[in-house]
Amino acid sequence: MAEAKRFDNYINGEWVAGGDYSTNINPSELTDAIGDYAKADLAQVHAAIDAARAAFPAWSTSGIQARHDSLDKVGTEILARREELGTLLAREEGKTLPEAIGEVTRAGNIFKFFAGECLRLSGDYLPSVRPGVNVEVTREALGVVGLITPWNFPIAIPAWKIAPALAYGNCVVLKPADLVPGCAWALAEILSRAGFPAGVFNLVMGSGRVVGDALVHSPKVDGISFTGSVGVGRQIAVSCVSRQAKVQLEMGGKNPQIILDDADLKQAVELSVQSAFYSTGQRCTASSRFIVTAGIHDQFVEAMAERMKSIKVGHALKAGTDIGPVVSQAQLEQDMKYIDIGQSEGARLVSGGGLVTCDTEGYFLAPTLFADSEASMRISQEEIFGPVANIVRVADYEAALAMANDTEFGLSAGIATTSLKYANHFKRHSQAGMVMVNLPTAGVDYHVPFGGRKGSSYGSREQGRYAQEFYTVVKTSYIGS
Ligand SMILES: NC(=O)C1=CN([C@@H]2O[C@H](COP(=O)(O)OP(=O)(O)OC[C@H]3O[C@@H](n4cnc5c(N)ncnc54)[C@H](OP(=O)(O)O)[C@@H]3O)[C@@H](O)[C@H]2O)C=CC1
Ligand SMILES: O=C(O)CCC(=O)C(=O)O
Repeated sequence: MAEAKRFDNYINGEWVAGGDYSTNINPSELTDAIGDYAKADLAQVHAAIDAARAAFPAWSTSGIQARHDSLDKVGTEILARREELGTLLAREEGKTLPEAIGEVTRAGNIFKFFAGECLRLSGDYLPSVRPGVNVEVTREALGVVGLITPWNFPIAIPAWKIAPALAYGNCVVLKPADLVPGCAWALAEILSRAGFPAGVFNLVMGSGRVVGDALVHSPKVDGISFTGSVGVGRQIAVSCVSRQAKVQLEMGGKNPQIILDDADLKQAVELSVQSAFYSTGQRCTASSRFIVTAGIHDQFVEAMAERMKSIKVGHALKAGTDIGPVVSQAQLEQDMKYIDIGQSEGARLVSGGGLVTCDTEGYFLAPTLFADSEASMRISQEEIFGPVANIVRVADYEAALAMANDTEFGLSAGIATTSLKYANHFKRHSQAGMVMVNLPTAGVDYHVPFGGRKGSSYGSREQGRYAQEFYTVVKTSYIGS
């Protein structure tokens, strides 16, 4: 393996070497080392937090034109470099090049959107119940925010936390997932040249247990925005609440996709393949359980089996690949474990179930579909986070709705139907935060709220204007004459 290039942390406007580095490996090609990325120690994390604290008074009261211009510049550069950054993303995370370019485009658009938000800040000016008094309700920046991000969206998730944080006047310490530091570093490098004062944005790469934990427990960090697993998210919530820090969590899903008898079969199959298998099923919004009514069930199973024959698994950068590799050995083992569980629970394997051999050594797994599953099976209840899905047969819409809601999660939920009556009823009665009618459960817009209910999310929504709930605090001022 050739010696890899080193990438450092960004603290207080300087690039700072790590005591230790970890190698970022391409999951499509295990001999391809993308680079060595610094691992911050505790002293570096605290230096980043202190730099953010020191920068906060000036940044939180800075002019909105300057904030707009810097965020807009970041968005412009990301969009101009979408092919190059998309290639890096596909190389480090394993989603296909078109998907990766799409994600980079989303990140660029997010910076542009929040640049615009700087110019649309508003408040309320109200009469008081007392004569001669007026009331103002304004929003101020929360403070120093720690942003902890997962591996499955290496640039879009950092973007949708960093951009609103900076737009509303906060200072940021970003801790990206250890598996995919490359896009976060590239984003930090762009931010470092966009005109933000030293300390406003800081990057500390390294392990969750060291860097993430230090951010969560620091009394100098006013809020934590986290996306990742349920277990880690719940620990973070407990720590933050106990020290009265603000916390926002986006975690798992077990998203249902209902197919009703009256659905357009071809459309239902396409959107189901998208929901379950694209991006290698590694989306918290992916669907891994299809709930199908009796009249269309057998045709749907057959059509899915047929459609899955043409899905091409392969190197993320190779033209024609539909599904890239699983992100890591650990995630591959988790997916294989659930394939074994499905078989031992008695579900019928319709397609996939094993590894795929490609020209390069990587974590290639065939998209896997079970049928004849029961709602009580572990494969129907637990988040797998890979290209593994199952089909459960139900009698009618009412049974489908009940089963869709019978989960500890509530992120996204889909229905395929030509009936306006059922579509409207589902929109109202689904217990998910995001409902999709005749669309995949995954793949969302960047300018509207994102988030779930029940065990999937905690705190206020991310994205769009709703992001201000987390990144600002409200002040009520009374003005007498
Ligand atoms: N909802 C979603 O979007 C996602 C859900 N997941 C789910 O989580 C599972 C495991 O994925 P994984 O990446 O390990 O998820 P984690 O929850 O472990 O990681 C998410 C982020 O939290 C950090 N972290 C880990 N431990 C701590 C801690 N104690 N304190 C603070 N931060 C911490 C991680 O750092 P580090 O990378 O160094 O571990 C990473 O940056 C997946 O199989 C999937 O089920 C995963 C990714 C996204
Ligand atoms: O479905 C999407 O577009 C976003 C999914 C997501 O945010 C996630 O998987 O973490």
